[in-house]
Amino acid sequence: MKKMVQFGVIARNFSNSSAMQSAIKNITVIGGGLMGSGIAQVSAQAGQNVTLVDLSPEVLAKSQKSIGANLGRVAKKVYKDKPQDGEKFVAESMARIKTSTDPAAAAKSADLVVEAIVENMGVKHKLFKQLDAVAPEHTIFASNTSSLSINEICSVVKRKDRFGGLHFFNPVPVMRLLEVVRGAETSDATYKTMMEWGKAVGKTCITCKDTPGFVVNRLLVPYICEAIRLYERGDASARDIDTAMKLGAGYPMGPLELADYVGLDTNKFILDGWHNKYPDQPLFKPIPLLNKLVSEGKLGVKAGEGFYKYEKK
Ligand SMILES: CCCCCCCCCCCCCC(=O)CC(=O)SCCNC(=O)CCNC(=O)[C@H](O)C(C)(C)COP(=O)(O)OP(=O)(O)OC[C@H]1O[C@@H](n2cnc3c(N)ncnc32)[C@H](O)[C@@H]1OP(=O)(O)O
Ligand SMILES: NC(=O)C1=CN([C@@H]2O[C@H](COP(=O)(O)OP(=O)(O)OC[C@H]3O[C@@H](n4cnc5c(N)ncnc54)[C@H](O)[C@@H]3O)[C@@H](O)[C@H]2O)C=CC1
Repeated sequence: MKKMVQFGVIARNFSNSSAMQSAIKNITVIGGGLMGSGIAQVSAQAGQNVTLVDLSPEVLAKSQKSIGANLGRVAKKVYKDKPQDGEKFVAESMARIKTSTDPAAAAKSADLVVEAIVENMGVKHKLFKQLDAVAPEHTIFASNTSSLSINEICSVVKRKDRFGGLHFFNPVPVMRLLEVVRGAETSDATYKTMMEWGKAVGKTCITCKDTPGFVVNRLLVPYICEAIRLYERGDASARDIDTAMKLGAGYPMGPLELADYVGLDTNKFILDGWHNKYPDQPLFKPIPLLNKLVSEGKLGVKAGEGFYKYEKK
């Protein structure tokens, strides 16, 4: 049953992508980590020309490898009875993805830039300021931020009407939702193009205001924080907390598994940012155990250890 549901999701995403059209043809994704590689993949499999940018050539090499493997998983399902078509689909999608270590150069040919770099306002400001000076007039900028304000991120650019949030979910090729965030100055035309592009890459889009955590993370962050505090107090084991939420509430992953999957460094960036902004909100108070794990380099699945241990990829 589970397999059938997953297959349905992937197949539906893919066929939607092929059927929909978008005004956006050339997309630059900045940040080649967990999210950027997924965004590059779904864009390429929907027929877009993608430039994937990261400061690190090693990250780009790793991303290309994982995109190839994940396209293979999609092809296996969509082209179950036509393996040769599946191979062609993988090869053609991969051929649409170029890589670069130069964000400014990559933005010059983009209709849409999606930023998926570290969750830090200063670093995002520096990047967008640089891109705003070189990108064509018509280029739309979007951030995949989990928790930062779109209005605050776009405060450094001139093109505030051509700026919005495109918030994907992890793993991008599997999760069907896209939160489309309208900033205070996002124009109707930009909003419409972002919605159409989201559909073209196979996602179901919802519209969000620029409020902390938009919809999903406003609900998810307190839930994960409370799970960590429960564990930190010794009220239940990590395994029992995760089992409880999977079997008792029907979640596909428990909260601590999910925190490891998202990355504990990303979790910490989010929590610290919200705590600084809302110091009186007890839900966002720092969690000593989270700080300890991050300081020890135990960042979750990507580091081989977080709340649990994982085989390193
Ligand atoms: C810790 C401190 C807390 C501080 C507070 C901060 C809290 C922060 C929370 C939010 C942080 C920011 C996150 C964010 O902004 C938004 C998010 O993304 S939230 C995360 C949303 N994602 C989920 O909730 C994931 C839930 N999990 C699942 O849906 C499943 O477990 C999952 C699909 C990941 C894996 O399924 P599973 O059955 O367990 O494993 P399989 O490996 O068998 O996969 C199933 C199926 O799917 C295919 N597949 C998996 N990954 C990919 C991929 N990348 N590409 C293509 N296909 C993929 C796989 O092949 C399987 O297919 P089969 O046909 O069934 O073999
Ligand atoms: N991890 C998750 O589950 C989700 C994360 N997000 C958001 O997506 C963004 C990225 O998160 P992840 O992919 O998890 O992070 P990640 O750490 O996996 O990847 C970030 C990448 O950005 C690169 N980078 C940093 N500064 C750069 C710059 N100036 N130019 C080019 N590349 C740069 C890094 O080398 C790294 O490879 C964050 O804003 C995060 O909040 C959104 C949804 C889910």
